[in-house]
Amino acid sequence: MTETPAPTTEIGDQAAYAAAVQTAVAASAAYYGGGDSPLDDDAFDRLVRGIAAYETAHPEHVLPDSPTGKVAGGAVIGDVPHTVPMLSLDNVFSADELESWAAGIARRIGRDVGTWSVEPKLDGLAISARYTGGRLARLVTRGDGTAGEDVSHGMGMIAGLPEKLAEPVTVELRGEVLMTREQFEAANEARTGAGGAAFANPRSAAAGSLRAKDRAYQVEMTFFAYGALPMEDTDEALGARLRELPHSGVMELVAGLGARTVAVTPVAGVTATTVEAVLARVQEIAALRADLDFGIDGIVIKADAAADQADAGLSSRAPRWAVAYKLPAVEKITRLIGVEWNVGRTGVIAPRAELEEVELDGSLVRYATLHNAADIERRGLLLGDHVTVYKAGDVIPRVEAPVAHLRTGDEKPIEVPEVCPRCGDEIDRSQQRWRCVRGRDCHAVASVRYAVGRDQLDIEGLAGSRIDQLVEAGLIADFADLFTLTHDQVIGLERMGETSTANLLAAIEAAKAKPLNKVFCALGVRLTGRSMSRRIARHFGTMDAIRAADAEAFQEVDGIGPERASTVVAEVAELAPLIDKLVAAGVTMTEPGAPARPATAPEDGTDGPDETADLPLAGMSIVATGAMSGPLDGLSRTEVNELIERAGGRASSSVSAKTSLLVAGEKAGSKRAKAEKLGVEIVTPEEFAARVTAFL
Ligand SMILES: NC(=O)c1ccc[n+]([C@@H]2O[C@H](COP(=O)([O-])OP(=O)(O)OC[C@H]3O[C@@H](n4cnc5c(N)ncnc54)[C@H](O)[C@@H]3O)[C@@H](O)[C@H]2O)c1
Ligand SMILES: [Zn+2]
Repeated sequence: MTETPAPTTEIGDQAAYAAAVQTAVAASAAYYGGGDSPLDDDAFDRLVRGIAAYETAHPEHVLPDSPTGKVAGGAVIGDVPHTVPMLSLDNVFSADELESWAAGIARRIGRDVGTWSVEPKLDGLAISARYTGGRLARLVTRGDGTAGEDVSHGMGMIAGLPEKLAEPVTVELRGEVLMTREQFEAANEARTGAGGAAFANPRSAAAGSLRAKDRAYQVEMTFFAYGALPMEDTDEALGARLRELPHSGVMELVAGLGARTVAVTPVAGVTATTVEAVLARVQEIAALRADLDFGIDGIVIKADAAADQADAGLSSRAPRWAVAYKLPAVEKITRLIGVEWNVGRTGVIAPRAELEEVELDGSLVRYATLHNAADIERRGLLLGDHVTVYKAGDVIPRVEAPVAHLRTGDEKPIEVPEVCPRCGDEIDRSQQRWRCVRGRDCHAVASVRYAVGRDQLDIEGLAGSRIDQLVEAGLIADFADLFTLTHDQVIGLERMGETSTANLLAAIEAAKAKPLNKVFCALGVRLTGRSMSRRIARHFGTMDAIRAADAEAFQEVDGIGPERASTVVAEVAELAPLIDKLVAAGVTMTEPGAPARPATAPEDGTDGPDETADLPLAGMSIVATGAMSGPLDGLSRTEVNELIERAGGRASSSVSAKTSLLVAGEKAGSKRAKAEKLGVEIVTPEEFAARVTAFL
């Protein structure tokens, strides 16, 4: 869905060209053969575009091995000829490209295409399944399109490809073999259990498993049909139907025979009569992608009617009556540069991968989940490894596997923590998910320690070890419980005398008088620290007003943009039971000197000194619009807003007289016009990036 020209690998001379061809062929061999390609798909496509560009400029240098113009340059070519070639698909990347593609067919066949079929582009490998008299007789890979490998040994491992059809017909089904998420996890478990290396992704797991003959373990795969053709012995009537039915009709027939089609998934094939309706379905499928349990890498659009297909014909590489609308890559190869261990609210200790930044499905990814320590071990990950990373939609990005043959020898083992990284106590390793032995108390101890710190409630005499004691004795679970501690409870603790008890209780009592900003800060709301708590308290005046405020009201506080605002609102809501306890205990819920009223308009200039004052965007209200480019290329609106907030500004979504700056990318449209009218400063994404380089 981008309009920018596709990036290309530069190839300067004949030697570089020869090397590029060799790299592409080796990558393809791994890709189609089930090995780990050293290139992700974007990198491969860049390379092939570079090869093609070089060949256009130097036709005399073209090597016979070149992958350009072929169905699958580098794939293992088998010895089973295909009756009808198994082709590739041409690609489009935007609505405009789809429209001109559709117009191109209309020109070619001399009429508009009346009906389109729209279905997901399954991310597996193509297979031909030949049935004789209703029995599955032979499985053949695509190979180079004219001949493939016999992989009949895979029969029985593929769900959706029955050994016997509902009718005793002779027919060739074509479709995609893939692994669902669950099948992939199971295959990896079986494979690593047998001492093998983890598969990099479901696609290569399917390719590798289908080709492997003598494997010590069983794996399961899934088939989805996307076509059917008559064979030599197919009876006349069926042959005629297959030749005359529209694609959608063929798919119904195939489903009726008992083979699986995408009709049973949330992304069933549909027909559409206009390009607009096609595009609407493209958007729907794209939106469903992240929730599917199998991979798709685009949407295939086909002329539905048999006559339209016949008239459009084929090129040597792809049919002219079908095209793939490509979706952004959801899997990339990048480097694992660090592993952090975080402790959740319930004490679960989970590793998180720190990655060399990579763009995935339209956003920049720097962190990904690693699940647990056993998972790191099972996948054989090392620090410094190239790894495949997956992310689609709102799914949390995850590290799939190392690309082991890209190792340099400088990779290091991943260190696992000896003790709980938050409280220093022991780790319970009896299950795959490690936990701090303190469980929820680990969080309690950490949050109480924070709450009583100097910048919050500043309760003297409440050392960390004392908090441990109180939590362990079950006397407190959060810092509100401090305010209801009794003399007897405290003096009952080890190493507690009369005087220290009295001092501690007095210090706790005194903390009740701390102003709202300290109390709010003590709550430990994410994305708010000392100065932000001060601003919030001063702006709203009372805890009631804070609790009543919605995200929009929070955005009137200097330095709070939409992202931070919604986080704060959610956190305050989540902390309701704790706040209620504090209110009941008589803790101060007002800010002296602040107007005790719900927020209305921004109060310019009422803020005291704060930490954001010397950030580059301090005091500025900024709107970003249009497509980001340059260093900001690929950032989502949320990420741009976060960037603005990091740099001290306030991100806003609409242009008004209060707007200080408009960051206008391509297609800025109405916001740009409005900003011009109001005389608001307008900068390009590149100019803006230059002002905030330190925060990128
Ligand atoms: N990473 C690597 O090293 C590497 C190497 C080679 C190829 N590749 C990737 O493979 C792609 C090109 O490969 P290709 O030519 O095999 O195929 P393709 O992905 O361009 O499209 C053709 C294939 O789509 C499949 N398909 C899925 N759903 C379909 C449907 N509903 N109808 C019809 N066909 C459907 C069929 O198997 C068909 O063969 C590129 O995206 C490239 O990045 C990557
Ligand atoms: Zn702990």
